[in-house]
Amino acid sequence: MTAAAPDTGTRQDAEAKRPARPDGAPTPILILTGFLGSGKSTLLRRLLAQPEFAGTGLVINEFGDVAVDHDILAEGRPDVAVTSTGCLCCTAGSDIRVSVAELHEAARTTGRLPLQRVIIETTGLADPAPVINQLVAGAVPAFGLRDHTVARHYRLAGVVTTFDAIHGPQTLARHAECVKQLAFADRVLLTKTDLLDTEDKAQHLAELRRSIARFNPHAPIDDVADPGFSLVDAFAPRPYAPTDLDGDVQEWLDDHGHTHHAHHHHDHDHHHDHGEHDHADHDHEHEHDLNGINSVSVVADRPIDKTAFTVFMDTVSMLYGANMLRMKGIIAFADEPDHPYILQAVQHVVHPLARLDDWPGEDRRSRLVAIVQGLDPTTIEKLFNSVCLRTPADVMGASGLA
Ligand SMILES: Nc1nc2c(ncn2[C@@H]2O[C@H](COP(=O)(O)OP(=O)(O)OP(=O)(O)O)[C@@H](O)[C@H]2O)c(=O)[nH]1
Repeated sequence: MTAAAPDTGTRQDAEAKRPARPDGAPTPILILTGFLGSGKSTLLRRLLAQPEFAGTGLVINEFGDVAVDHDILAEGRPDVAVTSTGCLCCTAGSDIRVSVAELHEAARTTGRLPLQRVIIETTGLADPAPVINQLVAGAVPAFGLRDHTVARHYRLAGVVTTFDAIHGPQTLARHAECVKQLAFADRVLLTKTDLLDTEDKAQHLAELRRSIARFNPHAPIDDVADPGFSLVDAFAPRPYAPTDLDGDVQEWLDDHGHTHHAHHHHDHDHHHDHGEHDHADHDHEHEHDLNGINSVSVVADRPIDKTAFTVFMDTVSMLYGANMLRMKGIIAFADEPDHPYILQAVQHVVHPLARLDDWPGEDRRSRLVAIVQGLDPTTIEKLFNSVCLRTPADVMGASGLA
């Protein structure tokens, strides 16, 4: 990323050339990656609550058209944030510079430049290679003005990967993305160690560290539950050079460098339900093999009966737990519609619903996103519709009593 921006003499040009920080140093970008449900957003919330992280800009990747993460994260306070929606695995692979440039522009127009740091949270299924490629100097040439803005004002300063102590080992065995997320890390953070059985915890932790080291022998591994663990330290900007990393890392980067500007093909379905009777499917073609992974989004216009929702979740967990990579949502229950609940489930583990004091935004509809593997995603949608969205009149009608 060395070529100079064309000098058209516009204000935008001048802005692109203005140093982002008083000392002229580029703003550090840290990538936060880690498999689905491994605790990225939880860490971000914790981090943004600390005064040391004032002046942070956030790029959050979401998939599908139902913004759930954004609302769940709303308790945190980034100085400025952009949410880039895409599909499950793209992580705006071709567009991360666009997102960073948008963030820069949003920070500029609201008087928040210079940002102290930018954190990019990838989706849980992201291959980090294309994102990294666009942010390390010289890997992918800069073309437009936005590319030059990013190259001039920002530098990649670390890749932090969360690794789930409960699901991580199984995920490593099944998902290449998890391997790559570990391999590219220069810091690995072990999450959910508080959920490990206390009896053989020490042995389990030692095994976890050995599994991680097989794929990344260099990155320090921290336990986020350790009283001595410091987020400030984990997210401290440092030089990040993929050439320092072992194994296939360089090869993966080269692959993406070559294909970056090739036509991007998508070949999987996203199923979205915009309300009870309004179903819409969107097809994308995609070049990655997603191994039968698919997502479904469900939106309910009216509050849901709590018992019906419990039946729905019990059924999902019992029948489809093995297929359910991730589920999250914000739910309005009929008996207290002003206090939404946050739903979080990772594979078989359904976390206790968390009650919010208020709705994080204008949208007061229940929204739920599920990522499934080896299961027709409409199964979840149909189950939800039939268990949670049926009115007493529907039931009476179906039973012939109406
Ligand atoms: N007990 C415990 N729960 C955790 C920990 N980290 C995350 N969780 C829970 O795990 C669930 C998923 O956490 P998130 O932070 O949303 O995970 P994520 O990586 O952002 O998920 P995706 O964005 O879907 O990939 C939530 O219910 C969290 O409360 C941890 O260290 N301990």
